[in-house]
Amino acid sequence: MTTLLQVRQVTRRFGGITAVSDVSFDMFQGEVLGLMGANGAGKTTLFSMIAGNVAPSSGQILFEGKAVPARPDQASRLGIARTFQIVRPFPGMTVLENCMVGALYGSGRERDLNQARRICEGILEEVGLSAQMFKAAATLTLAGRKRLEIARALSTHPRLLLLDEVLAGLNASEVDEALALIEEIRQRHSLSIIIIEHVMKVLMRMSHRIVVLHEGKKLMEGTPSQVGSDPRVIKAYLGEKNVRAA
Ligand SMILES: Nc1ncnc2c1ncn2[C@@H]1O[C@H](COP(=O)(O)OP(=O)(O)OP(=O)(O)O)[C@@H](O)[C@H]1O
Repeated sequence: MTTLLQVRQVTRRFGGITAVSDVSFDMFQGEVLGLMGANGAGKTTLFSMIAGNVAPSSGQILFEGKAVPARPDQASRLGIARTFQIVRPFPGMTVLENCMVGALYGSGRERDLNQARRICEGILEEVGLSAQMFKAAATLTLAGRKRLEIARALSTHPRLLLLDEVLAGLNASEVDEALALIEEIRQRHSLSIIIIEHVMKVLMRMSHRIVVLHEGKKLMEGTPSQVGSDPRVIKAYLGEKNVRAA
C-alpha cells in the first residue's frame, strides 16, 4: 500500500483554544478514511489544515511526501480538494460557471476557457447536474448544491478529496444516491477520500478506516467494526442513546 498522506503530530490553536492537539495518522492511496467526532472535536480544523486553508501551529502534513503549503491554491495544485460544510456557490453564476471557477483555479490549471467548459460539462454530467447547467446556482436544491460542491472540487483534478458533511440535510433516498455517486467518482477518478459525516451508520458504511477525534485529540483509529465496538468510542462519542439508535 502506498502512503498518500501523513499527518504528523499536528496541533492547531486558536487563541486559548486547542482545536486539534498532537494528531498523527497515515492514509493510503485509494482509501476512504472517515473522520469521526462530536461537535467541536476538531474535524473541520483538521480538514482545513490538510486543504491548506489553515496552517498548523505545530506538526507537519505531508502529501505524497511533500509538505502541504498553508495556501489552498497551492494545496489544490498538489492535488487536494475539499468541499465545505456550508455550501456557498456563487449564487448569480450558473451551475456551469461555478464549476469552471474550480477548473480554472485548481491543480489542472486550465488556462483555456473552452477546455474548462468541456471538463465541467463532463463532470456535471457525472454528478447528475447537466440538466441544470445553465441555471443560476441559487436555484438548486440543497442536494443539488451539494452535488455542485462535489463537481467544483472534482474540476480541480484532485487525487485526495475531502468531503465535509456532503450528506447532511439530505433525505434517505438522496443519501443513497449521493453514496452511489461518491463511490462512482472515487473509482472513475482514482480518488482517495477523507469524509466527515455525523450519521454514524453512513460513515461506517463508506469508510475503509476511521479516525476518531475527541476534544481535539485522536482517540483511536481502526476499521469501522473496531471503532464501533470500542468502549472508549462508545463512551466518548456514541453515548447510550446513539448506541441504541444505531
Ligand atoms: N477560526 C476559529 N477561531 C476560533 N476557534 C475556532 C476556530 N475554528 C474552530 N474553532 C474551535 O475549535 C474547536 C474545534 O472546531 P471544529 O470546527 O474543528 O470542530 P468539528 O469537529 O468540525 O465540529 P462540528 O462537528 O461542529 O463541525 C471548537 O472549539 C471551535 O469552536
